[in-house]
Amino acid sequence: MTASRVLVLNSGSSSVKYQLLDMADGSRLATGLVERIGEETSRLKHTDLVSGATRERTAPIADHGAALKSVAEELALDGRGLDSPELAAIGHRVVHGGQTFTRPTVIDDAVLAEIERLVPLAPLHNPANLTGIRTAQALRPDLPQVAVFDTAFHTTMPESAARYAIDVATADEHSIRRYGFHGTSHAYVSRATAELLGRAPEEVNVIVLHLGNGASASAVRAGRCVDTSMGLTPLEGLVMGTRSGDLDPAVIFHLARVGGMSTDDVDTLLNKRSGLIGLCGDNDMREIRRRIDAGDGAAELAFEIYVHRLRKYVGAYYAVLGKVDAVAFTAGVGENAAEVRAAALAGLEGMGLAVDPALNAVRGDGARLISPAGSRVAVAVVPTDEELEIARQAYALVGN
Ligand SMILES: Nc1ncnc2c1ncn2[C@@H]1O[C@H](COP(=O)(O)OP(=O)(O)O)[C@@H](O)[C@H]1O
Ligand SMILES: CC(=O)OP(=O)(O)O
Ligand SMILES: [Mg+2]
Repeated sequence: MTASRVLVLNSGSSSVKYQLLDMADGSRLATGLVERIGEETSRLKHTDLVSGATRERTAPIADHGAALKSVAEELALDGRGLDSPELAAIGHRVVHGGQTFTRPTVIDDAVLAEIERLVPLAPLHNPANLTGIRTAQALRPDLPQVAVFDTAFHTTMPESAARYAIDVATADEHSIRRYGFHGTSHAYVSRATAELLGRAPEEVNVIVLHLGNGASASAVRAGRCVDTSMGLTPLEGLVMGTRSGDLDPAVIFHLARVGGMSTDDVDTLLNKRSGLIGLCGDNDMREIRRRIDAGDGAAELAFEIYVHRLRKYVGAYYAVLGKVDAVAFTAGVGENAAEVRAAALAGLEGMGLAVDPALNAVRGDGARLISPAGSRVAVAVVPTDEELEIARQAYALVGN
């Protein structure tokens, strides 16, 4: 029997999303989510995609190691446990790969040590990734584990985009530069957009707008990233569900000196109590739209601030690229919130950008154009698939 299955683990700071895929035919066998890890009310939702059966359990899950053990139990209940000889690899999303990792990498002790060294640059994400990897290694020591880095796609950015304008020696001493994140998604979506246009990735320039709970924009020229909105950490750039995105760094000094806040207080404020939730108390775009429809002014202002920032990045990346073939919307908000897509590009006909209201209103699963026929720049909704991309990259590296 040839081993052709890949288990993909996408570990967030307090959650793990996972999928089991068979790369022989690209089919998905199982998918699931563990949420609220480290809390009393952790929840695991598992779906066997072959039988369609779904199971849920709510019980404390202490850390990402315990989470992976629970996932292994669920897979075993379907008869597809981690001991299966059909498993070829486990693919891990690793958020911060620094300047070291520019491509998917088979994990050994040296790779683990480097991911560990990068923890200060991603304190919420890399420790969770490490725990997931170590647990997976303990469960299947013989199996190749592959790390796929969020930062990898962005390592092609020129120094003019990657460097902050601060003292060079200080920046270099502390590895301070713009790394960018969601790279697996930006890579997948920019390629899928070229495919939708019937062109090769090398022939097109694309602005990708990844709008999930975390959100980032990227400028992709001929298949290579030339700028992206997240920086040293996933805090810079767009307005997000709970993160502020861009602000004057002096806000931080002011909160410390005048507001008496500690570094950790400010960190929590900007990462967890800002963005949409800080502006109006909700971070889910569905709820914000519902409140706007009910005449809620705070929700409307939050929406306007979110969209204003997005427009600024579209304009900036248009200028960075010079010639733009497509703007692609992706992730939870980008794929579902037609109002965000319409508002972000409204009034930009002079730049060749327009959204057709009828096409924009169509709900669908696949990649689709929403610009009027004959538009100079294509506007598209392109569903992202980080798990498939991670599985492909892992399998390409270790599959037979
Ligand atoms: N039908 C929808 N309409 C509008 N927004 C949606 C819809 N479904 C999901 N979203 C938005 O997508 C977000 C989640 O996006 P997702 O890409 O899954 O995020 P993450 O991977 O960061 O958890 C939700 O917080 C919500 O704001
Ligand atoms: C890096 C990052 O922001 O990831 P997420 O959107 O999953 O929080
Ligand atoms: Mg995401």
